[in-house]
Amino acid sequence: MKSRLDIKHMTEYLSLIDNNSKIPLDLYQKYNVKRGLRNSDGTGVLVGLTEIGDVHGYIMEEGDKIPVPGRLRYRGYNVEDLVKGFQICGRHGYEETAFLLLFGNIPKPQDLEDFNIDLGARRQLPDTFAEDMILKAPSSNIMNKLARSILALYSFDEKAEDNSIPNVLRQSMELISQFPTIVAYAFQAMEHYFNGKSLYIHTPISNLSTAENFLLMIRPDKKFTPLEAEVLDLALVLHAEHGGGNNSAFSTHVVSSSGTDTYSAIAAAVGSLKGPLHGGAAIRVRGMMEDLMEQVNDWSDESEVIAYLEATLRKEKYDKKGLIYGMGHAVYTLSDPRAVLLKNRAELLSKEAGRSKEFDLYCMVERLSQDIFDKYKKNGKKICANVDFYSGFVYSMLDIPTELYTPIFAVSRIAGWCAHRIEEIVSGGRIIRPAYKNVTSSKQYIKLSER
Ligand SMILES: CC(=O)SCCNC(=O)CCNC(=O)[C@H](O)C(C)(C)COP(=O)(O)OP(=O)(O)OC[C@H]1O[C@@H](n2cnc3c(N)ncnc32)[C@H](O)[C@@H]1OP(=O)(O)O
Ligand SMILES: O=C([O-])CC(=O)C(=O)O
Repeated sequence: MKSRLDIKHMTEYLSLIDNNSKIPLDLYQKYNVKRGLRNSDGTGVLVGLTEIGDVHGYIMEEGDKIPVPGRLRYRGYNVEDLVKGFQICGRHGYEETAFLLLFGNIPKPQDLEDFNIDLGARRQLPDTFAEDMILKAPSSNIMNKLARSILALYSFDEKAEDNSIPNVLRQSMELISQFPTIVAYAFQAMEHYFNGKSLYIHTPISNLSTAENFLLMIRPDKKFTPLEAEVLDLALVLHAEHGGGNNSAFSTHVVSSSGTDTYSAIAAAVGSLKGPLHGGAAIRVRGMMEDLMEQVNDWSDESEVIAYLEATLRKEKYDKKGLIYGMGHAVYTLSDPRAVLLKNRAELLSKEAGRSKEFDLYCMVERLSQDIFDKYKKNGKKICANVDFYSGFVYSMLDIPTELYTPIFAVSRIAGWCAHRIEEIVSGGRIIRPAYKNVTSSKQYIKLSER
């Protein structure tokens, strides 16, 4: 039988969708609907309480939103202080951060040692998982493979449906430990089956950190330098959590609130993070910058860069969506503290790698985007570089391929998602169920033969 999805029928279907799925913008105003759960000044609608991440980008003064430099706290601790704390001692910080996010306190030395042992003991995937679940059905997209692997882990868990806190904590620890392994193996499968490279499946080592294990598993020769591991660890710390309102953490809250299992809730969060407006932006930034570097002849010529960015806003460049990726944020206005830290790192690494010219170009794009945005959007919104703007450039200097940028985000953010899932189970207690007003008129049913 002929498929109805041929050109003629597709055109008909599309015109039906066009007629029946477009809600006029003025109705949102009429019914005071907060699109995207945003108030008219761009601030988020308050929908929950959390003790985990605190994202601060503006202050409200007599009803006006005043932009301020960004600040991020994990469980009350300023993220910059955390970074300084472990970097001064020359130790990796991601595991300490995961402990803090899950349990609410910074770990004592013995707590951290025990926690590292617990994570280390769980890094390997269940027997035959890599062969049956990752290599047999590889994907050209690692986030897709990650989401499917999480759902597959359900089948290997005898207590998959048990939502008691001890069990959810056990599942959380396993997911935090195993995310790097799944992502690395999914990457190796992609390289082998889609890019014709040799297949490497390296076993994780229990006494190495998350960053070290990840680098070991993605490199054919398992080799990495202490500096590479330290930079990746920093990136993992900075991506670990961002409050309850970010799209993937909120997805975790929404899905968890229905009482479903851990694997379903975390797979939903991965699906959310993959989107180009969220963690998927890291990959788009690199794509956009590569496009810009190709099209702009003189990287130091501001007028050429301005022309490219203006054309981007007019939907004429790169993916033609009108967005300058890596710029703008729902909360931050003047700065994203994570982008500031990553930019510092990018500057140092680019000097060593002889890529200062490229770094200068990133800085120029950041600065000019802000000016162009003010000039063209005229909505009073301030945009700054977000965490995704410099992360890809930093990863490129660690020789980490673009396809891994967003999966690395997931390897880190799993800690925040698990903390939010636990918080939802302990403190939420109601299914999250907002309202949608129906704006169609009622219609009389007509028998098929009479239509
Ligand atoms: C980890 C993270 O998730 S960080 C964010 C990663 N995402 C990106 O970098 C993608 C590019 N940035 C964006 O799309 C946005 O800035 C977001 C999604 C991050 C935040 O958006 P919001 O705060 O909701 O801003 P909002 O969507 O209300 O935008 C207001 C206006 O600014 C525009 N805008 C916002 N950011 C950008 C941008 N980077 N480039 C072009 N236009 C932008 C919007 O298109 C919108 O224009 P319109 O009023 O003409 O429709
Ligand atoms: O907070 C947000 O909207 C996006 C996010 O997760 C982040 O910036 O890390």
